[in-house]
Amino acid sequence: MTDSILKTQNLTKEFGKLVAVDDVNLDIERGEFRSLIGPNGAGKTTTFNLLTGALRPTHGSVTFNGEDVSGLPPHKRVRRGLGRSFQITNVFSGLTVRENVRLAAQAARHQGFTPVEEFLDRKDSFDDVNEHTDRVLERSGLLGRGDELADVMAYGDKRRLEIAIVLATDPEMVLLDEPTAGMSAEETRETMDLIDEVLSDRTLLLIEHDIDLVMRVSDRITVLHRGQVLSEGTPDEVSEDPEVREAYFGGVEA
Ligand SMILES: Nc1ncnc2c1ncn2[C@@H]1O[C@H](COP(=O)(O)OP(=O)(O)OP(=O)(O)O)[C@@H](O)[C@H]1O
Repeated sequence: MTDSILKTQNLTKEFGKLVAVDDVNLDIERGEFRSLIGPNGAGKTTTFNLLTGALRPTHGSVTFNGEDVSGLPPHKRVRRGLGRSFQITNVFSGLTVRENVRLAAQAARHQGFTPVEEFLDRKDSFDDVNEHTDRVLERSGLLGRGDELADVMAYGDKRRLEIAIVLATDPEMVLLDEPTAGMSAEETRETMDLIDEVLSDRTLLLIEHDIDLVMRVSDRITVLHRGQVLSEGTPDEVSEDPEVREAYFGGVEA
C-alpha cells in the first residue's frame, strides 16, 4: 500500500459554465516529486489554487495527511505542513535575510488564538524560532549572510532566500508554481538544482508548462488537458502516451 500525503477526490472548479478543473483525482505519495503539466488553459493554476486554499472547489475534496482540508484557508494549510512557494512568497526587500526567514518561521509557528495567548506563548517560542531560523539559514546555504539586506542580493541569492522562506514554514510538502518562469536556461538549471539541494527530502508538486523540464526532474507526471487528467505515470510512460503527444504537439512528432 502506498503512503499518500495528498489526495484529491473528484476535485472540480467551475467558473460559470466553464469547468476549469473537472473531476480530478490525484494521489501523491510521501516523498515523491510529482509534476502537474498541461497546455495553456488546462487548469494547472486553478488546481494549484484549490490545493493552497486560495480557491474553494465547486465539488470534491482535498485531503492532506488524512485530513480533509478543503474548507481550510491558506494559512491553516501552511501550518499543517502544506507549503507553497514563489509566486506567493514575498521577500521583504527592506529586511535582512535573517529577518525574512524569521518572519516566515514565526508566522508558521505561532499557535495562539488571541493576541493575549500569542503574547503568553511568545517567550518560550522566541528561542525556538531563533534556533529554527539558524537551521534554515544553514540548510539553505545562507548562514553567515543573515545580516545582508534582501534588496541588494544577487538574483540567484534571492532565489535561495525564497526557498529558505518556504523551508522556514517547515513544510512536509511544497507546492511550486512555475518556479522558473521567465528565467534563462542557465537560471532554470540553477534553480532546479537548488530545489533539489534544499527541498529533496520533502514531497514536491511542481506546476509547470515546460514539458522538457518536468521530464528531467519528476518521479511521476500528471498531465491535465481541458481540466481533466489526460495521462499519468513516469516521465517515460507519459512521453510515450499518444494522447499526450496529441495534446502537446497536435499529433506532430516532436
Ligand atoms: N477566475 C476565473 N474566472 C473565470 N475563468 C477562469 C478563472 N481562472 C481561470 N479561468 C479559466 O479556467 C481555465 C483554466 O485556467 P488555468 O489558469 O487554471 O489554466 P493553466 O493550465 O494554468 O493555464 P496557463 O498555463 O495558461 O497558465 C482557462 O480557460 C481560464 O480562462
